Amino acid sequence: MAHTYGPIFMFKLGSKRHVVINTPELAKVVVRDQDEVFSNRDQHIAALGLTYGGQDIAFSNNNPNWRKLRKIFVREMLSNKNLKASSFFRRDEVRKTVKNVFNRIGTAVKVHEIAISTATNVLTRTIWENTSNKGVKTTNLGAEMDIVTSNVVKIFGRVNLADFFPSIARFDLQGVERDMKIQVNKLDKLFTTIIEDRIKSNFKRSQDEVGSEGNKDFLQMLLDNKDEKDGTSLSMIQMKALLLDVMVAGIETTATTVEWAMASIMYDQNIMKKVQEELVEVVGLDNMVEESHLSKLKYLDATIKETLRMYPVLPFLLPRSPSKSCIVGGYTIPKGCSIFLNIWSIHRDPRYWDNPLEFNPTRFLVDKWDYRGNNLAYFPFGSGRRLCAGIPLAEKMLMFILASLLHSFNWSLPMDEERDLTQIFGIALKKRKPLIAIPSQRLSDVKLYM
Ligand code: HEM
Repeated sequence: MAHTYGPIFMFKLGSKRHVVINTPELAKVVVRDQDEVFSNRDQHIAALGLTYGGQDIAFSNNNPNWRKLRKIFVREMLSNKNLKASSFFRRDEVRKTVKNVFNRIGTAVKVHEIAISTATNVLTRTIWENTSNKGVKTTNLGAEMDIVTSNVVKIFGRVNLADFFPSIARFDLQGVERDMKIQVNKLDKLFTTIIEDRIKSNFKRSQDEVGSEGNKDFLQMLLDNKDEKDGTSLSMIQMKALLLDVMVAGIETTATTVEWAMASIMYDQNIMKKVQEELVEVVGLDNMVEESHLSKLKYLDATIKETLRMYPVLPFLLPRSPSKSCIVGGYTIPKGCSIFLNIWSIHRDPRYWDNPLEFNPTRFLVDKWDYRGNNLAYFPFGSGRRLCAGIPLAEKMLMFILASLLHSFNWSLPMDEERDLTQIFGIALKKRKPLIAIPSQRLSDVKLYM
């Protein structure tokens, strides 16, 4: 479409206009030159249903509430100090995954499933580790969360005619609003129980005792902000909306990227060899991967960056909407329309990428690329005011999970399995055929897996 229709095109579905931006030059006009104007979200019905009417970070418009939540999340919850403090949960959960895969050696496993459960467990523990520590009933919480979040992502992917014909929205003909409500009610119940349990147990002990080694989990940080008297206090709804963002924005994105990376590496033995050689050099065959190794794994980092170039999990980012009419590329963009930044196409623009269809991690071995959207030929996490709020955690999870799977095991395809990199486009870019792979033991000391 980008080749046929040029750098920018508009189409109308029902009464709603949609604008697609296909070049780094025009993306710059949106996320740099006019970032403020374009920093509202296109709030479709499913998103509003999920986020208590847009009271979260991801689907809120640019308003004081959004700025407050984003600030708490980025500066406090994901501060370097807190990321360091929560490293134990990531280590523990990644180790459990390795043990689990070890028990399935020689059998076919679905890589996306392994990645989903690891990401879910890491995030749930980062959010409310201390709840489960103190004996509050959290049995099967991770599993329940897993089911609900995957249902939410499915509902998100459904085309809802009511988004294009607002006059029929109240009839909810396709049941999107109804189905989302069912999932949200389940999530709401889970979050309410967890928050109320924590409030009760906080009464019973002094604040010094909260958290392992004095560290606070996300929930405790939110509760501390809840009672601030300086205008930054949070309502119960805002807290739940933020916790929900972490789960919905963090799990599927991470798992899908792990699956694309594993497929790209497994399908090219040369790349697999380089990744594993680097792991031997940095980690050693008599060790398991630790987070302290990750910054030294330059080739793996380049491979993940190349994965996100070719298979950006949100190929159009999260759609934005201009707060007033404005001009982009000489065209008038009406207030309130839906803006899609087509990074799938930008990441394959031959003016910026040599052999853009070739999977080649070495192009990222030079330093000029990062995940913060500074170079608009590459911005898989977005750019500007609405840049992904979870980058530091996402980066750690991706590196840790992939390094551990590739260091601890050799991977092969089942006999009848063909290489398949076909993509399904939706709000998320999914692999058409789930990657199925057979792990075998790579480290000679079995004790390392226990
Ligand atoms: C591979 C992993 C991930 C990718 C590729 C990714 C990508 C993105 C993208 C493209 C956006 C929209 C940016 C824009 O509209 O300009 C976004 C938004 C967001 N992401 Fe991520 N994300 C990932 C993981 C995470 C994780 C782990 C978390 C939380 C722990 C997270 C939290 C968020 C939030 C809260 C937003 C909304 C930001 C806002 O609207 O202000 N993401 N992400």
